[in-house]
Amino acid sequence: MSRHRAVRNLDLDDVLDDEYDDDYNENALDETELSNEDLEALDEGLSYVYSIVGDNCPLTDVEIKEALWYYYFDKEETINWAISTITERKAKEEKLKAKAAKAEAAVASKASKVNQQKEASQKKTVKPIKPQVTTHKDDEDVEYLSDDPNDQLSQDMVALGLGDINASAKRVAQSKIKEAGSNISTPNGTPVDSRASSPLVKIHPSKRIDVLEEYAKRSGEKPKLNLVVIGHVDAGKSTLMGHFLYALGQVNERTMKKYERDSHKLGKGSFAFAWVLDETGEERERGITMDIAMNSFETEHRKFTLLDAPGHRDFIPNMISGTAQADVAILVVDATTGGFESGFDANGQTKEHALLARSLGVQQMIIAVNKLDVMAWSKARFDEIVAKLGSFLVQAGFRKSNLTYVPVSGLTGNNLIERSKDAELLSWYKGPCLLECVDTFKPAVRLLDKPFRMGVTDFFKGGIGSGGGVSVAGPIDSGSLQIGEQVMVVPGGEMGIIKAMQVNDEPANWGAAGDSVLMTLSGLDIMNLSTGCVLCSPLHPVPVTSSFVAQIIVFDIKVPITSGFPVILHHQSLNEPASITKLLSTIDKSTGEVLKRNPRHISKGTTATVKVQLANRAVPLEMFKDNKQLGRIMLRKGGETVAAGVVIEILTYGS
Ligand SMILES: Nc1nc2c(ncn2[C@@H]2O[C@H](COP(=O)(O)OP(=O)(O)OP(=O)(O)O)[C@@H](O)[C@H]2O)c(=O)[nH]1
Repeated sequence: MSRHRAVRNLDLDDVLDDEYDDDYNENALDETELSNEDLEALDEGLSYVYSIVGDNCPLTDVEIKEALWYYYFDKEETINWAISTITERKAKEEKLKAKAAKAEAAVASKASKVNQQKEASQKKTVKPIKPQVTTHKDDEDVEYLSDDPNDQLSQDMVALGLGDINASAKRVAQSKIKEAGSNISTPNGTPVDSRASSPLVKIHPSKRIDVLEEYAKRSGEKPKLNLVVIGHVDAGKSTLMGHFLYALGQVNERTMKKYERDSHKLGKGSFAFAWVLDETGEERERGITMDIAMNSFETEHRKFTLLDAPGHRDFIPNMISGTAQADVAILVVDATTGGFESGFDANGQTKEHALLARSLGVQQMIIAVNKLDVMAWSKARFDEIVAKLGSFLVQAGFRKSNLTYVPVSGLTGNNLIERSKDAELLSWYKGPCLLECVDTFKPAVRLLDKPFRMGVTDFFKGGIGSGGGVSVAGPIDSGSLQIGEQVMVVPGGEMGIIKAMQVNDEPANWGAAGDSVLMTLSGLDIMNLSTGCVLCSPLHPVPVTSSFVAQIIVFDIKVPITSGFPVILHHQSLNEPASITKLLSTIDKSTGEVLKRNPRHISKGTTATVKVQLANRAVPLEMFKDNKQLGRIMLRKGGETVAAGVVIEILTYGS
């Protein structure tokens, strides 16, 4: 059972969001598991809260108790939470009331107009208008305007504040969008690029897929998770996962024999399993992973896309781009004498990878304590690593209950897909093997209700199979899409129409948040694509900005940050030169209160709001409150991660 609750201010808990737990009642407060002392504290806290906020407060006992539990029975914290929650709810209610009143007024005025028209039509006879019919060669390229009330265009129009409209009015509305161009704003005030006004390619209702319905059908299937494998260089990540995939039957005997033979010839026999994932000649010759390697596997209850990240510090940008796509992680640590220590010290990547993963939204992690075969399966060594790493990971923002430690050997295969039969290990470890741990990761909550966004991780000329067009790969961060729909490339605003798709390597007609997609687009020039650009819904484009305010957590840096501090901004697969141009405030990370305005410098461990200015060009990113996936940033300098954070305000809009 863990303590959690919606948090008022944007603090560390927001930055390191609680997206899984919202859907997980198993983590909620369960009073049957509490001690008498805790129950007493809960009751006392409840009475205290009511004595302050009054008996008529709109919060339920359960909510207040959960807040008390979350704040470790801290009454003042709970009162603060209660007051801000009540205020928020009241504001929401007022907003809804105002909206309802507006809608009522609109209905009344519409009714009076209809009456006036009726009266007028009774006075004169109207000549029937012959409908205009346009024929098109390619049905899929037709700008189709349907009467279907569930039609996406209707929904998009509503979202644009143009109200719901019937089929004939849609043409008018479309031309309105065209005329209005960049004057139109999305509900959150983000200007819509005028190029978004190009007519949408619509799909005939008979061909349109109800993605939400299809997605709901998936709930009977195994949940899909993106799993990243991280850790210090040579910790054994590729060997561990290569052996794991082989043991699961993902690599056939002949291929494995070939890897063994060929790696021996190169004098790198111990890397045979790593070759399952390290596929390029350079990676195999050097014996290091350089780029993210992707694979997939299934367990009894889950389907995984595996992302094997490079451990070497030179390739951290690739590690960040892979981890930005991940829901869960395996952190591999080398248990050998000196091996763990070199990964765990200030220059090692064990700590840096763990911090980056947490800052990029990973909440659940398995820690594979690897190479224990070299340490004769020593319990003392395992315990020592768990103790040292455990306290660091909790400080880094991981919940203890979301961390699982498992002793393994990637080389011998011990405790990977079957519980160990090794007497030395069995004498003290009776827990699950790696496969069992992986199978119990909680499913991720997907941003299905948000507009479509997909960060481009790869692209090439030519279509899936043999057709023409341009193919684009990446993970869907939010929303959904289907064949026949139009997508916009940001920055640039170019449009493309989806002609073919693969989801997780299988042919598909639609994809949704959490899916890894490869799609072929027509009508798009490959010159307009780059790794790190974002595909989005043309009616809800991603903001493009060269300046924004971020709330950051400063990592373990030697020199404090001052204004003008140059950095490399990492956002999904993008990395761009930028600088921290203004230090706005330092913040108390537990209360969210401003500690100091306009500080002269910020040092390690500080939470602060800063203004970031891109050096060369505007980039697509979103505010964290609008899209958690696209609202996270990393700041690095001289090969070190300086800070991680979230975008809280976009200052300029570019294209
Ligand atoms: N004895 C022993 N050696 C291992 C084990 N796992 C990996 N190794 C060895 O450690 C070396 C590095 O393994 P890799 O799998 O390439 O390590 P990595 O973490 O993927 O390396 P990078 O991706 O380059 O960071 C290889 O020589 C492996 O054979 C293990 O469990 N026991």
